[in-house]
Order: sequence, then C-alpha cells, then structure tokens
Amino acid sequence: MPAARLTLPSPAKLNLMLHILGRREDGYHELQTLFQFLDYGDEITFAVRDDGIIRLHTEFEGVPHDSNLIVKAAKKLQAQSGSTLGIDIWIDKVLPMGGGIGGGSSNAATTLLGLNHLWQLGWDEDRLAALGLTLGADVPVFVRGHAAFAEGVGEKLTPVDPEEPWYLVLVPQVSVSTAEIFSDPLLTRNSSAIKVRPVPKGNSRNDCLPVVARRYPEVRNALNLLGKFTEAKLTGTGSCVFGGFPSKAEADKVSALLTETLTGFVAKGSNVSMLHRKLQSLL
Ligand SMILES: C[C@@](CO)(OP(=O)(O)O)[C@H](O)COP(=O)(O)OP(=O)(O)OC[C@H]1O[C@@H](n2ccc(N)nc2=O)[C@H](O)[C@@H]1O
Ligand SMILES: Nc1ncnc2c1ncn2[C@@H]1O[C@H](COP(=O)(O)OP(=O)(O)O)[C@@H](O)[C@H]1O
Repeated sequence: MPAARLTLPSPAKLNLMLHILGRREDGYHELQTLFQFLDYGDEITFAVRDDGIIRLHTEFEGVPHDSNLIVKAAKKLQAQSGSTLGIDIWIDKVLPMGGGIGGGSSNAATTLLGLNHLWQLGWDEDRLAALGLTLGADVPVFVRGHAAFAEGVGEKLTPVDPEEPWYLVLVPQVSVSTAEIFSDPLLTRNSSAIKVRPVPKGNSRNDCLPVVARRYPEVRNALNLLGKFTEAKLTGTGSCVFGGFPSKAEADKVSALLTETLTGFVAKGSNVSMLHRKLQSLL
C-alpha cells in the first residue's frame, strides 16, 4: 500500500540545440531538439482524498486554477482511468514561467507520475506519455525521464547521453510566449534534418534565437554578458539563456559576477531526471 502523501521533484529542462525543419498544415512546427534535465526545479506535494475532488492549494499569478497544467493533468488522468480518488496539491514554485525551461510541462508530468503511484493505477510510461502529449509538446520527455533527441513536434524521442556539465542559467525578467515566437514571419523554418546519430558537433544552434533576441533586449543583454565567458545559448523559445562549465566552482565564479545585475542559478545537467531517481528510490 503506497503512502497517501508524497512530495516529488519537478525538474527543469534545457534545449541543448533546436532546429526548425518546417511547418505542418495544423500550424505546428517540425523540430529536432536535444533535451537534457537540470537538477533544479519545483517540488510538488500530493495528498490523496477519497471524495474525488482535485484541488491545487497554491495560487499562481495569472494562471486560473482550472487552466493550471497540474490541475489539467490530474483531471485528465482521473477521467481516463476512472479513478474515484481525488487529490490535494501544493507546489513550491521556483522555476520561472515562460522561461523555456519547461516548468509547466514538468509540473504536468510530475502530477501524472505522482498520481499514477498514489492512485495505484498501474499505467505504463507509454500511456502516461501519450496522455501527456495532449497537455503540451514537452510533457512526454518529462514523463520518460531520460535526456532525449526529439523529433516531430517533440514527441518522437530517442534517449541520448550527452555530457553532464554544470550550467549557469540566466533568467531575464521577461516571459516569452512560445506561440508568439512560432508565428514570427522572420523565424527560420527550413533547417535540414540531421540524419546521423549522435547529433554531430557543430549543430548546437537554436533557430529561435535570432527572433527572440530581436524582440527582447533583456535576452540580448543576457546572451552578450554570458557570451564573454562561454558559449551562451537560448533554451526553447526563451527567455532563459545558459552556458556550460566543467565544474561547479567555475559556474559559481561567473554567476557571482553576472548575478549582481541579472537573476540566475547554477545547476548540474542530468541525463536521468531527478523525478525518476526519486520514484526509483520509492520502489
Ligand atoms: C519549442 C519548445 C521547445 O522545448 O519551446 P519552450 O516552450 O520550451 O520554450 C516546446 O516544444 C514548446 O512546447 P510547449 O511549450 O509545450 O508548446 P505548446 O503549449 O504545445 O504550444 C504553444 C504554441 O506554440 C506553437 N508551437 C509549439 C510547438 C511546436 N512544435 N510548434 C509550434 O508551432 C503553437 O502555436 C502552439 O499553439
Ligand atoms: N503549473 C504551471 N507552471 C508554469 N506555467 C503554467 C503552469 N500551468 C499553466 N502554465 C502556463 O504555461 C505557460 C508556459 O509555462 P512554462 O512551461 O513554465 O514555460 P515554458 O514553456 O516557456 O518553459 C505559463 O506562462 C503559464 O501561463
């Protein structure tokens, strides 16, 4: 019998590269991207209720209760599994919203995996990932929990094991709308598909970067500042900017210089999500 209460991590992700290959008829874009997790994220606490009610107790600025991806994920799982149980949920939110580090998608995945465990549904990862995709393109990789090369709109995943450096992630104080970037006429949408695996070196660009940097001076500034110390990259559609370092000490050193004027954090890259490491430890 699993415990009726559980606290689980909800890690961030980085897109180590992101190429846009084209636009589908439904308006969504065909991508090739490399996802890696960070050992850094939110913490979500779940407590089972026996009356079927789903309630998120933590308020989010600008996100109504029923639009929150945590609530949406819980309601979909309850409806599709036929469970009569409910859940109380609290979140310690540290991940910036609209930062391209996947906080909302990660929260949805942690909810799906946490409730699968607490409600004893016995769903396998394929089923949870398929449900997750209906909530957002990035949810499946968080459900699977392994760094991955992603294709399609992000749902075709091949596990990969890139290096796991320490990262300094800068958080410009702007929220970038993914839909806005993907509808910009200046976006490059014709990168050729990479056919060989693993992705050859020299393919680390993010096709969204020129459009995001043009629209957001705060992002441009972060790229310029970090670029003085290491290759500075954009994750997803931004706003976060990151660079890799061989040790925590080196990342901390640059962080101390830059975070005088910019918000940021240092975290280790990880090919196995800390959510999955925690779930493994419960078995
Ligand atoms: C591009 C990525 C890379 O990780 O950006 P970030 O959001 O993380 O920055 C993601 O795949 C984003 O996934 P996600 O944030 O879940 O996007 P969704 O909510 O599914 O889509 C938001 C909107 O972006 C556009 N969109 C999104 C994904 C995609 N492959 N093509 C698109 O054109 C669509 O207009 C869609 O309505
Ligand atoms: N639990 C949640 N955490 C974060 N954002 C959420 C959540 N639920 C809904 N959202 C909405 O999703 C948007 C994108 O959030 P997020 O996933 O954090 O950014 P990104 O896709 O840029 O990494 C937010 O601006 C917010 O309106």
